[in-house]
Amino acid sequence: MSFDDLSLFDLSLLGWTAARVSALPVGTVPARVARVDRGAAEVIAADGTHHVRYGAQVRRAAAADPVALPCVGDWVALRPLAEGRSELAAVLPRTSSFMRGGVSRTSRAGLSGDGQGQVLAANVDVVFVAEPSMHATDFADLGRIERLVALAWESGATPVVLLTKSDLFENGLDDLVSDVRAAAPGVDVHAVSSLLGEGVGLVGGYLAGSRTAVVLGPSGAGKSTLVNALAETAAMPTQLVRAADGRGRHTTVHRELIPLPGGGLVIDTPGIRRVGLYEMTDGVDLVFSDIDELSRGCRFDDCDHDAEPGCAVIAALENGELPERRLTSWRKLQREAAWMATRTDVRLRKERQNRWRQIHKEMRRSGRNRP
Ligand SMILES: Nc1nc2c(ncn2[C@@H]2O[C@H](COP(=O)(O)OP(=O)(O)OP(=O)(O)O)[C@@H](O)[C@H]2O)c(=O)[nH]1
Ligand SMILES: [Zn+2]
Repeated sequence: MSFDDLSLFDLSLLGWTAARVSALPVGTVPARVARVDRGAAEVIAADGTHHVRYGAQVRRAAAADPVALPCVGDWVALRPLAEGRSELAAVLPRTSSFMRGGVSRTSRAGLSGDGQGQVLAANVDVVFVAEPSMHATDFADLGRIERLVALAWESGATPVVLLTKSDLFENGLDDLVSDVRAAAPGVDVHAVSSLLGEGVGLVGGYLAGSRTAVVLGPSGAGKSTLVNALAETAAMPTQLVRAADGRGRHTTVHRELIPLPGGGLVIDTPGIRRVGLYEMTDGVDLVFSDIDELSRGCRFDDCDHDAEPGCAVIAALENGELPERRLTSWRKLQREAAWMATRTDVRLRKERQNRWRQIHKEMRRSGRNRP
């Protein structure tokens, strides 16, 4: 199924609810954002898809605060213009939002006003936290699960933890699941194997009633494989035809709001995939090894590469060796990392992980859980 098959479709299939009607300005119709470009968005309205520019009011609001920029998942108001065109006249109030760096609108204390408040996805109902039960030679990372679950709650959506690739974990899966349950109290935890199709139907059940989901998790967690498995649970003839001429895939690549044949939608964007995965400064340093390298030449060990004398990073910036964009993203990630680090009680997490490591050691010794 793709949006193109759904001309004149029921907006409730996209998650529209009567509760949103009152937010709609007079003379506008509702639409949902499937993708954003610079200053324009691809939206789906009851009469099909439109490529629409932002109206003056939206542009003004976004200039004052980037949070006001339309993003994937937003419900927006379309106002008809001349010649059958429309403009994106307003962004309707969001029921949940994912901010870059995981900082939500309400609690971005130290970060407000610095232009970092970009929203990556809106109106998400369910957040699947995908953590591989086995990742290379490592087991599930409880700390990462905790962090992403916290982020999900923060956004206003409901988290569900999925221990992916459960087929790689033959014995002791129940122990793992109960340990994860303990790390994420009040959150549903399921083992899933997209490869064998185990648990996939259960995951799809969370999307009943045309709910919208995102899948968070590290690279290789099996996010794409899971979304593909969900998309195949009830493959429609049209999709098979499309797949044959390659257009089915095309649609998925271009639209970041993906309707599933069994009902419900998944928002999948590169930004959303990376949300919350940079926590530790270690991670930031790894991604920015060039800046890390340069900073060894700074006069001060704790140089912020801001206005300090003898800063090698600023020097590299001035002689063109380091692109300004690099330093800007580094600053942003530093702030995100600092913010994230305050979120979790590090000591508590270490203790949990040590306990878990101990369990694994014993499992390995007794020869269990060899993938
Ligand atoms: N054994 C097993 N392998 C799986 C399963 N799901 C995914 N994989 C494999 O794991 C690898 C990574 O899967 P992806 O779906 O690309 O992972 P991803 O989370 O989308 O990764 P990124 O695109 O890097 O974010 C692929 O080689 C998949 O075939 C599973 O249920 N069992
Ligand atoms: Zn410096």
